[in-house]
Amino acid sequence: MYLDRIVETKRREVRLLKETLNMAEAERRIAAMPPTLGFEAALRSPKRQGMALIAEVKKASPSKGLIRADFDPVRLAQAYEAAGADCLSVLTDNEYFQGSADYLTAIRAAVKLPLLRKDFVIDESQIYEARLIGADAVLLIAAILPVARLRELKAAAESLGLDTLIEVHNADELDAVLQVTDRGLIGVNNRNLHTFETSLDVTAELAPRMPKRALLISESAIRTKEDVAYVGSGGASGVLIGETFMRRADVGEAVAEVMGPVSGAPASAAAGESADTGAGAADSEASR
Ligand SMILES: O=P(O)(O)OC[C@@H](O)[C@@H](O)c1c[nH]c2ccccc12
Repeated sequence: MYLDRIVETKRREVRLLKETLNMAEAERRIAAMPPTLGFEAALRSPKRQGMALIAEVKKASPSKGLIRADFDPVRLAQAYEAAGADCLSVLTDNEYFQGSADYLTAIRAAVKLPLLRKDFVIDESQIYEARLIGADAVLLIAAILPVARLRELKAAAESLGLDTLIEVHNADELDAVLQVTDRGLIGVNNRNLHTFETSLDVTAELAPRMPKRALLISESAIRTKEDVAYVGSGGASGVLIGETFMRRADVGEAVAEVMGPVSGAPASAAAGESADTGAGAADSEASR
């Protein structure tokens, strides 16, 4: 089972991390850092009316192998920002997704969007690390966390100013999450992390059980604007999309096609010309 293997790897990584990360010192360093950006707040007032976008920076995955060969994380993040993504998700797992904590840190310096650390979090130390590398939010996956652990890790994240995106794939996992919270960001993963099978119907199946105060983010296997409309009609307020954008040479163009124009902006601006102004803003940010 893929997920079990990944968790095994994470246990090993956490053991190493705990040898190098002094929690008291981490707390001091975090206290001196600028505050986090509101990840949930950005998704609650999205740039496109009715549908928020978390765009993912993802080089590879265990199910698809290498997704993007010419992978420049900072350039991709800047293109997403210019195309009007509300937030970014950055894979930091190295062994299975060819991601890196350094990618997240480099992106943090180059864009103004809130960032999600996308990894398999099983221990507080990874949450401290997420804050230190520049994340604004962490993913917590219900499939790998017993309720008590989920509650502790969520509290740890919040104590550091991090928002959480809690991911579920079925009704049992959602019921477990509802023992912890009935608000915040709940991600419905359309991909089963045990089998890698995907179905957008998972979003619509779980949406009726979603509490009113939670924001439903539909994750994975979203490819077209029809898919976005489908999960939206099924109850999603936001989407998390990686592979579809990563497979396109011009990710900004792909965002415009799948998400449509940013509300209030002329269609042409969202389709490509905005890439100039947006990238320019990102450049000056990066060169500070
Ligand atoms: O590339 P996709 O199919 O658009 O999916 C993005 C995201 O949902 C996926 O990367 C993901 C969802 N949950 C995860 C948990 C760990 C790693 C990765 C993921």
